[in-house]
Amino acid sequence: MDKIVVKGGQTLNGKVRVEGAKNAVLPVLAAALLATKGKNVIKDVPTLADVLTINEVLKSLNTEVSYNPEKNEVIIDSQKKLSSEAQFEYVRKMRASILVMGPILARNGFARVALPGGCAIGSRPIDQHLKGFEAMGAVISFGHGFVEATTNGRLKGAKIYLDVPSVGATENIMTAAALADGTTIIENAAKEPEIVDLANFINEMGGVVKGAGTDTIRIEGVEELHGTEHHIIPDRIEAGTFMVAAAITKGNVLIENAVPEHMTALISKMQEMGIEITEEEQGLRVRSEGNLKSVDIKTMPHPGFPTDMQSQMMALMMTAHGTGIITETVFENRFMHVEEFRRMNGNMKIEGRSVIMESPSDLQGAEVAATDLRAAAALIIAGLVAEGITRVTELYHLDRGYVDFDKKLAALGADIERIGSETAEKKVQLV
Ligand SMILES: CC(=O)N[C@H]1[C@@H](OP(=O)(O)OP(=O)(O)OC[C@H]2O[C@@H](n3ccc(=O)[nH]c3=O)[C@H](O)[C@@H]2O)O[C@H](CO)[C@@H](O)[C@@H]1O
Ligand SMILES: C=C(OP(=O)(O)O)C(=O)O
Repeated sequence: MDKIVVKGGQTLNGKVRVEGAKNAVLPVLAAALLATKGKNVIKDVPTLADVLTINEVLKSLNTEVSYNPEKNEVIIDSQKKLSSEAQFEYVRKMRASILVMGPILARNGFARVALPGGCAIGSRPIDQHLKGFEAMGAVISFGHGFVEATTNGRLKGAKIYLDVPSVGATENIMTAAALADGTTIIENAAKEPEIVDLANFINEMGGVVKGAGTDTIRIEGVEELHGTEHHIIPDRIEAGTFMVAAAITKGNVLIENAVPEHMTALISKMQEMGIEITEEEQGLRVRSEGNLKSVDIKTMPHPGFPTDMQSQMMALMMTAHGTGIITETVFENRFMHVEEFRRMNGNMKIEGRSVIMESPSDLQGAEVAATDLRAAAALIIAGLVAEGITRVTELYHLDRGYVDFDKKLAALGADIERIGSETAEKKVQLV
């Protein structure tokens, strides 16, 4: 089992470049299935485990996928008849595999996808995805761990109000509606930048999507979509993670490629804590000096504070001064990292959907386990300032969403190393 070993106490300085966004590339690669003429060329694809997984899903559906990690490029040829079934082995590994359901249903009139079930951050139902397909004329059924959707002929455009502004449901409905007969209107749609990226991609393929980025999205169905070339937007969560890493070490780091408009809530919270954030031509500069102030944070759908930055901010808040409250409203159980922070002497308690923090904590290095992908990054970040050595395991979570996280931190000056199982114990003794 791989471990990341980090010794606290180094200040981060320099610059780091943000990759293409995981949460944009996954829906875009799934949506590439919609093209029946020509190939899709997707650029700025990050070399993540989740990208390998979605590529495997696409291949299993009878598409040709050629992946060039050196060029950060994936080429997809989905012109042959698609198969209709996404297997449990993929959906289990990565929940976003459910995003192939809309495209398959739109093209084949039938889709069968393994039920995703719960995961490390709580129960994640897909009722809003299915409600959308049903409104467009699909019949939904369940059996043997699968969900099936069937239509008689083309899906029909419909008006759909989402009970929650679900990112995945908005994406699945957008792709299904792209080839439907007539116009679909999604109300209370998710407004994340990744939704806008997906809408742009569908439009580049010849589709007609308007209003993405607002809470009403209008999709006029077309008969056919064609391959195109598309660049993935920068990863605002990776950018935010490095911003927090810079701030916690009292460093001075330029986050190249970060898009400030995608990160307003995070930037203003970090400024409220006393961190200096300035826009430069190449990205965002983060500088931190002196004592940080504790703040209150509540996660919300975009443009609110992102749940995917909650655990990293919790790490930062452990070094601030005063009482702070972090409230998670997006996922029902995204506090698994609290126990791990406590192993590092983090002073906090869970009360319902909130964590009350009395800071600063006297952070101490410890053996900790990543509980989800953002928690993995957050524990490493806490390790950057903890006294002594922190060892983080369960790194398969980290690899889902971060490219070379340890190497990028090391290049900024962190004392960090990733070691494989066979040499792990030996090397740890040397650190
Ligand atoms: C691959 C990807 O893009 N993942 C992101 C996406 O996940 P994902 O698309 O799964 O997240 P959703 O926006 O769908 O989920 C938000 C909330 O809505 C609930 N819900 C969702 C669908 C549904 O049919 N019914 C329902 O009740 C969920 O349980 C959750 O409480 O958005 C999340 C919220 O910003 C992020 O944390 C994830 O990183
Ligand atoms: C929760 C996340 O991703 P996913 O929806 O892919 O599990 C995340 O990126 O933090």
